[in-house]
Amino acid sequence: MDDRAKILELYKDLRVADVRDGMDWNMMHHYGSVHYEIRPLFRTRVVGIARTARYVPFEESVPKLTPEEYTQWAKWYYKEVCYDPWHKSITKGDFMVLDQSGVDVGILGSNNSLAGIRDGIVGYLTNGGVRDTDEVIMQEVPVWSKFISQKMDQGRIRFDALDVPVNIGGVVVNTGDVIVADGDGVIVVPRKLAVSVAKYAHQELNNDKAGRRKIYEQLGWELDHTVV
Ligand SMILES: O=C([O-])CC(=O)C(=O)O
Ligand SMILES: [Mg+2]
Repeated sequence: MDDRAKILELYKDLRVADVRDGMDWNMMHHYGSVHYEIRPLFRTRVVGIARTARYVPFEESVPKLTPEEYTQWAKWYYKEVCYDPWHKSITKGDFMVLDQSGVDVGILGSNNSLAGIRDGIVGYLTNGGVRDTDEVIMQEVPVWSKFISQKMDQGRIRFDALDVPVNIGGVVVNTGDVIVADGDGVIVVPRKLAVSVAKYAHQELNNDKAGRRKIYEQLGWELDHTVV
């Protein structure tokens, strides 16, 4: 198993809260928790390896065009200005991390997010917006975002750089970091600490399971996968 597969295996049962504890046990109290305003579109849990991309505001103005001309211009814009180059080099298990520099657009939609899932992406994290959210939820594409936005990219945002450090909710994320996301939000683990953080995260998860198992038994509840 390569390092990446080993790490994904190590983290597969860990909750965000366990990983937070594992970070604390490694004296990383100051780092890792993405700001709580970044929330899941629907509750699910995903573990992946970060792949980062940065987008910045479009500096120019949109030319005055007829609707027909705009159709052509929009195509050109998607191809040359706000393209998603990461689509061409996805590794299975990638957690796509998009810095959209505060621009109010839905950088993720029902189409581009599903194409990434088809090619091996396990989840998306953005400090910006997602749109077409009814279909994104229906298609069960895991997204953690700051907001929902109705707006298209054209004339508003452009691609800038791939695999650069990005600031997502106050945490610097680098390609290769471990990302765990669930209903509690998102946590980022620097790759070099991944094994040690997982060790103490498992310690805390096991403590949690043992404690709750005892209470389940006192309550006469049937045991479930969260306590065994
Ligand atoms: O076009 C985009 O970048 C976002 C979108 O609406 C989609 O993929 O459906
Ligand atoms: Mg769309």
